Amino acid sequence: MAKKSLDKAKIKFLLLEGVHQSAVSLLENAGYTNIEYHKKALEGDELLESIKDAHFVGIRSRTQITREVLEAAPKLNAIGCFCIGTNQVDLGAAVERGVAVFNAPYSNTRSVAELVLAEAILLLRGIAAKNAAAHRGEWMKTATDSYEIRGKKLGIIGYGSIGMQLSVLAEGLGMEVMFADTVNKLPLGNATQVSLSQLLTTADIVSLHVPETASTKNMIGPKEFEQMKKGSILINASRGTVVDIDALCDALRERRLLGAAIDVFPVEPKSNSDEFISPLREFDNVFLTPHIGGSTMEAQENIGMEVAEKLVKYSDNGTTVTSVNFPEVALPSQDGRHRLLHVHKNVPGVMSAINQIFSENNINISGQYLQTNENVGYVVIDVDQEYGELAKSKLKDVTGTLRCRILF
Ligand SMILES: NC(=O)c1ccc[n+]([C@@H]2O[C@H](COP(=O)([O-])OP(=O)(O)OC[C@H]3O[C@@H](n4cnc5c(N)ncnc54)[C@H](O)[C@@H]3O)[C@@H](O)[C@H]2O)c1
Ligand SMILES: O=C(O)[C@H](O)COP(=O)(O)O
Repeated sequence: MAKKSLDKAKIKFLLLEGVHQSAVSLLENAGYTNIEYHKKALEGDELLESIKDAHFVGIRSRTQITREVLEAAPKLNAIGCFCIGTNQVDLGAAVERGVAVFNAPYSNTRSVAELVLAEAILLLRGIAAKNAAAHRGEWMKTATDSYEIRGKKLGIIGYGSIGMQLSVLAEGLGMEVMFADTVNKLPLGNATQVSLSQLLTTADIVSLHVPETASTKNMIGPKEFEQMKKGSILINASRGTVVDIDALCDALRERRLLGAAIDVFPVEPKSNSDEFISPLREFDNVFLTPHIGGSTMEAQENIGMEVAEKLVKYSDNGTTVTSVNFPEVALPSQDGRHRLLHVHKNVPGVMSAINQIFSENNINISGQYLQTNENVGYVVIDVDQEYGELAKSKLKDVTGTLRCRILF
């Protein structure tokens, strides 16, 4: 590997929210030893102070990387979300500043699907309520409103990685699976794609697996609860904004639902020492879990390695494969060469201006890798002689430049 323009020991990684130690080990083995590690999420001044000199930051779902936070982090090259969701990051503001964002799109999929299936089985048997009653000394031995999962209809809203995994596992237990998605999806097994209202009116269990977006905000509200079958179950392990909690409380009070399992909430405690406040606490027939759908030892260890590796690859050689906001470029290592990364607005004229600078200065380009998306162009240029001063003085001034960095 060529020597980096910035000594690895000077490259600061800020890791928050107790990301798994597998991430720390991977970074250290790759030579990155300047790691500031926090078990909790940071916010406000504490976050601004820690991120101001960070080159990379690793977070989970709690830390909010807003435009203001990005503005306070002039050295930041990339954000690693050690989870699936990236809604906690202002992706637009990140790309405008040339900050790449990575996540772990698959590593906790199975953990979420297993939890949902377990909850579905237990809710159909009324276990949440029976368990709560037993803890109070009550004995609820009855078969009333207790059902097998076999033959029940599962409605999955959002047939992505988790929805599909759940679909396969549920069919293995003899369930009939239907799903609703804004995109036409190839059904796995015997699952069928239906409209949202068809799903709500026919499913015994409705499980949500959509991302947090404007279109999913409160997508299950009073109207949708009205449509749901009497005696059905709602499970939400996606994002807290997707379900209107007051409407859910009404449906539970009116006994229209047999039960519910909620893992994510519109407002979640900032740390394990803060009280969990929710109107749902009054219902024995509701499983309330502290956003742990993806929190298994297996998932967290894999996520730690997966995201840390993506950050290392980006830092070591500029590779952006699987970035959620950047054009994807897969790059070979180039010993004996010098490499420059240029992120720019995807507007006409930028590439010709860059190439003109190299040609006017008689510098041979030995490799050039360009990818663009709708808004941004990312070009990696390998040359066989140093061009540090040139890059500093001229390339950064090319109109449309978002970020320009000499890698090695
Ligand atoms: N509880 C947890 O700990 C936990 C763990 C992992 C993921 N999650 C959440 O689960 C979400 C889903 O994860 P995934 O990996 O399956 O994501 P994914 O991107 O693979 O799938 C999401 C699916 O939802 C669909 N969708 C988007 N908007 C929709 C809408 N309005 N109506 C219907 N379908 C819509 C998409 O087309 C896609 O098929 C994540 O975004 C994350 O927020 C939570
Ligand atoms: O998006 C995700 O993967 C989940 O919400 C898990 O988030 P966490 O890492 O904060 O548990």
